[in-house]
Amino acid sequence: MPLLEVDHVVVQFGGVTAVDEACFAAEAGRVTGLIGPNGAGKTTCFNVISGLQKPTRGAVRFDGRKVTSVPVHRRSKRGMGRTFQRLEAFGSLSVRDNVRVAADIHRGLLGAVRGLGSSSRGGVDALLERVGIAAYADERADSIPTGTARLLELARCLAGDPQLLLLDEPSSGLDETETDDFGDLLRDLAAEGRAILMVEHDMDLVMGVCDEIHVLDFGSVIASGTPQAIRGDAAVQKAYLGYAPDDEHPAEHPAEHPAEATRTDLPLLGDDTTVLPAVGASPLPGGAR
Ligand SMILES: Nc1ncnc2c1ncn2[C@@H]1O[C@H](COP(=O)(O)OP(=O)(O)OP(=O)(O)O)[C@@H](O)[C@H]1O
Repeated sequence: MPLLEVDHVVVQFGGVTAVDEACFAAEAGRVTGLIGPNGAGKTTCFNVISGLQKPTRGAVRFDGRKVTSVPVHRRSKRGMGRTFQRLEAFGSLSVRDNVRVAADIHRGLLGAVRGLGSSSRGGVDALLERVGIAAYADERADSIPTGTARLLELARCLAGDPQLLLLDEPSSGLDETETDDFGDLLRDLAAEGRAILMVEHDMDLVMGVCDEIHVLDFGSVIASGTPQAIRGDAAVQKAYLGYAPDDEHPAEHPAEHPAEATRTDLPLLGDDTTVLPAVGASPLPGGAR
């Protein structure tokens, strides 16, 4: 049984259907990618999973139990950890203290008073070391580079020792070497038995580390599979380009969805019509609409 199950979730904002009968899962011990063009509904799905957004319909199950109506903090207590696209750290605190506070919040006030848990300096420093930002331990969080701040977010999240890690664009701001190290870290975290669900626009990273990928388009899951399968999926290619590469006369096909008309300015990736790059090729652009 998957650790996380998203079951026919629908989210409507007025007349906008942001998530449309989405079904997907994330399993312990695996890195799962959630990708799709801008506005596809990825962040809304994360909000539903973590409890920030109540779905119009559908259910979220975590560790076999329905959590659709469970508040955010209780989901966190049960083992869900999340990082955000926007950075959440306390700017005036040091990097180390940010992680210490996150650990203390997770243990609860009583645990902190009794000195329970692992938010000792040694434990916090080990986390900083693990995510590769130990050199910044004494820096103020508002003075560190964006990529480092993303890793701080991850360290704060790991301070709660989550079973499920929800990572929203975790690699933005990281350089190539940092991204490679980050990919290795994700694999290690999954190997410990955690489930990782990641929204990410860097296709090299997604294709390189994910065991399984779910692709959202206009709120619906249009494909699920291994990186290999997703790379060759015609529906995925159409979602990103507006037409499938084997479509001989794309211009003759009117957009099936009004928003597709705005996708024609997507940059093509090289001279051929391969949409999803092979591992090692350039990152796929976010898929602007
Ligand atoms: N609070 C809201 N009120 C109204 N519409 C919203 C709200 N939040 C999201 N939407 C709309 O829902 C759709 C899905 O948005 P969402 O942010 O989930 O997509 P996304 O895939 O995360 O996009 P991106 O890659 O740009 O972050 C979009 O059309 C967006 O404009």
